[in-house]
Amino acid sequence: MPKAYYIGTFIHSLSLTTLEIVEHGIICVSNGVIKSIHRVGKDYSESDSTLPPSVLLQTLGHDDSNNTPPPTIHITPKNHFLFPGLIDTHIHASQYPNLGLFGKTTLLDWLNKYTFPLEASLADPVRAKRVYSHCVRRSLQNGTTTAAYYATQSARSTNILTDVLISLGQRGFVGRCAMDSDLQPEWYRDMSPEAAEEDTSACVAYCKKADQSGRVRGVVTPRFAPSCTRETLCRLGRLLAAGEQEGLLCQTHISENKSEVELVKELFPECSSYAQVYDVYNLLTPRTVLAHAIHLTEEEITLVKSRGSGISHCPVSNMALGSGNLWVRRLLDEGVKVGLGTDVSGGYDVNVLEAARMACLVSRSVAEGGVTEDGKGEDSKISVEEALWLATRGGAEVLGLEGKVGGLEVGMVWDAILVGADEVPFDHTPNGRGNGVKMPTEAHHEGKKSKIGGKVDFFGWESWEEKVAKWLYSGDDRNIRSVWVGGELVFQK
Ligand SMILES: Nc1nc2[nH]cnc2c(=O)[nH]1
Ligand SMILES: [Zn+2]
Repeated sequence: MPKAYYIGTFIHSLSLTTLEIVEHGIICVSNGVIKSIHRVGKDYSESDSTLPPSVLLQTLGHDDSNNTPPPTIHITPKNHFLFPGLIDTHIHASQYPNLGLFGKTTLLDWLNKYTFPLEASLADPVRAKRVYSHCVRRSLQNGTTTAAYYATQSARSTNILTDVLISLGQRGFVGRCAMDSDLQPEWYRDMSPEAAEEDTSACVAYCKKADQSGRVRGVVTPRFAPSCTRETLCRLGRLLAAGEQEGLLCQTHISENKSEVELVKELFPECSSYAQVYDVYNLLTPRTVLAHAIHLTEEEITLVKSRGSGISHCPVSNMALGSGNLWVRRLLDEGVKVGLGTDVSGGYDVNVLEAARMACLVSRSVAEGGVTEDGKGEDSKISVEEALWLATRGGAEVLGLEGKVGGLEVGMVWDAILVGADEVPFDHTPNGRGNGVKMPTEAHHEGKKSKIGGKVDFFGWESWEEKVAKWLYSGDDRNIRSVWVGGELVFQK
């Protein structure tokens, strides 16, 4: 891979509450890894796009005397910025065809009515390939560079998802759903704990063999406690421990819905809580991703924190299935790792940005507009900066990829997106916004074709902070212009 220089504006999270906005930057990427970052005073974007590369390279000190292949140079156009790729910590690729289909169901009847029949149908490999390819393409197109996927109970179908990820270039984790309890329909379950363990191992091994680069990895996936017998949970806990050295992850669901919590109490009366069920079977580890976690008690949060497990916050799904509102600030304050999940198709959108803005809105609902006795006050609100941190750095932490993806830093891989929006032609007044600002020009109203389209309109007076906020709240796949994973261009408009 030749060296690549990315020149223009880049933005990423420095901390939970701070975005770094570098208007004029140069990022050098070699073999898919960020080698250097220059924060320069000169604007190389747009108007300088004709700057001869040789001049630019001299400025950067690039040595082309020893026959190194010429680098590629990418100059971000006006109103565009580079951003770390989005990270989806929880998505069911197998449920993609059911996006938006949930009627008035809630979790337990939704699983039986909509989800299990669809997932079971993907035992047909032709169907599985079609569904997975479509889902992964859509995910990439929306700027997701890393995703933690659930496939189905079928090992064969799960391995097809692995193949699709490898061929489309997304970084990802692939989990076969282990589910052998007799609460599962007889036509969609593992036949025994032995089979559940064997098929899980086989899928993890398949990833290892098919992708030696480690970009696509298997993940131990007990669907959720009610789907699994004690014996299966025990076997999966052992498998997870055996994979500790190589960083094998575990993913599952927890405390999503109140009826589910009650069901777990009935099924595992010997355990003091839902979190304890996983803990007893050694499934609560620093490499465990717990989806939802809405109804965890204070004691459970303390347990999850002490085990170092991470939470995938899935606000779109939580709203759609009426599961409840996660009080995410409490988890952040307790120091629990938190990332975002689309939870397709409990969630109706494959776009992590939808999860990020919904995280903001749900947090405002939790805050209920003021300080309340239970402590869910103003401070519960999640800001734009925090939502974007959850969508990138937070997700990386949850998936054990911190230091590798989620930010734009020397040593991190180039998993990045180019975000852009059109500027509405505007008659500017000397003082910019407000007083005297005229409406968009006639030419614009007459349908002058926009380059990008989409719902994000920049009027030319916004600060970069405001542009980012507009993107968060109104952006969609139309604003994602390019997507790179490990330095490779995997999607471009
Ligand atoms: N949202 C969601 N929750 C679950 N709990 C067990 N399985 C599922 C699933 O497929 N989606
Ligand atoms: Zn889920």
